[in-house]
Amino acid sequence: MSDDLKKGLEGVLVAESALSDIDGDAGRLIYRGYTIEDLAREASYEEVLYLLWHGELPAADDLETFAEEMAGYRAVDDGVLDTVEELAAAEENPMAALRTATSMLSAYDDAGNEPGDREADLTRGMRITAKMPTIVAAYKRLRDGEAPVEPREDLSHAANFLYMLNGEEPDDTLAEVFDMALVLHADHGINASTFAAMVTASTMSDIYSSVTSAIGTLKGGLHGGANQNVMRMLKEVDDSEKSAVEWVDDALENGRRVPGFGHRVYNVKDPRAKILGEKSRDLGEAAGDYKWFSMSQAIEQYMAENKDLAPNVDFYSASTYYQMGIPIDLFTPIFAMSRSGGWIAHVLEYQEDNRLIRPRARYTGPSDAEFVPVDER
Ligand SMILES: CC(=O)SCCNC(=O)CCNC(=O)[C@H](O)C(C)(C)COP(=O)(O)OP(=O)(O)OC[C@H]1O[C@@H](n2cnc3c(N)ncnc32)[C@H](O)[C@@H]1OP(=O)(O)O
Ligand SMILES: O=C([O-])CC(=O)C(=O)O
Repeated sequence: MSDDLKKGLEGVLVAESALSDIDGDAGRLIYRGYTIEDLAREASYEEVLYLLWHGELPAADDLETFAEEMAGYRAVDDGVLDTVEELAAAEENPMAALRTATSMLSAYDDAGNEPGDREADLTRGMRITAKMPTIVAAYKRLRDGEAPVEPREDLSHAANFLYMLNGEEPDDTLAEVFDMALVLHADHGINASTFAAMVTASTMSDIYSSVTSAIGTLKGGLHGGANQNVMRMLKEVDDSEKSAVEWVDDALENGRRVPGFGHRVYNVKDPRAKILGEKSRDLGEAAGDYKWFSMSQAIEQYMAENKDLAPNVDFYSASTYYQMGIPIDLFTPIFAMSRSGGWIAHVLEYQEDNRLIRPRARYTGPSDAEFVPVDER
């Protein structure tokens, strides 16, 4: 492979960005200069959205106005809910259902869908981010044979999602853990799904198309889909006769990858995995059952000692969400609900100085094939 071919675009700079930065050797992540630890501890998801979209932390009254406006956009039109019902009845994969329903939202947006107007795109972005949780919760309830729960405007973004999912208000601890998980997943440089959103936007397509591209990209097991795979692995270990270490050892022997480990940018433990690991432990402690946390810790230690690989964000979010009673196949839609903030921020930022994204491949096919008409082949 020649030096100019960057398989997987590793290390390639494609844009300037003031949104988030990762120091992969130090295990440090910042959003607009603020450390992820400070934001996880101090800021709500709504505050982080404001920070990403408007460039600074909001003053208290700006935050109130912003959160109120977003809460007002939570309801989803019946036409979209009818489709969600059909998708749930067909047992469509929830990420695919979210992709389809989010795409459909554009038909009902009275801000239209014309690209190139930053203010209109911000409104559309708020609407998309406000409505995605309503779609995910409605899908889950319809799949379970229950009626969707209408969103409430008096609850935070995080608490309202858990309320719509379960039909009852979450306690403060669960709402706080979920809000923190949304903060942790909101942005992460030019990851694959964000890049997909930017590629779509760079053609001067619309923001709904960008977010739809991104949802489809986040779905894969090498990216956001890993959080579901982590929990399926933990359950498989639990159902087996083997210890976690034996199970992982066998998996590696068979050439399998261990979900939730490794990262294109981090060479050390992902700072978000540290925070989520503590939450997973706390939830285990509250339930008087450390099973999932202990199993995860054993795998982490084994992977560090034998593969020199550390957990990424998906590793401990899995047992955190599971212990909150969230169905496994909703883990990735929840990631999408949060990352929509980053996708929209990057699209808006890139379009300030847009250039079509169009890389090239080194051609390896024949160059002088002689065409033979079909009836002579
Ligand atoms: C939100 C997110 O998207 S975070 C990532 C979520 N994805 C996962 O957790 C899936 C598991 N992880 C992986 O597949 C990878 O680590 C990725 C896709 C995240 C990063 O991949 P890349 O940067 O392309 O690294 P690459 O695939 O070249 O791996 C480097 C080496 O580490 C190994 N490796 C990387 N991750 C793992 C893993 N999870 N389990 C076992 N081995 C691994 C590879 O086999 C490779 O070894 P080799 O050089 O001997 O062939
Ligand atoms: O940055 C990446 O490559 C993957 C990602 O989205 C994340 O870790 O949050």
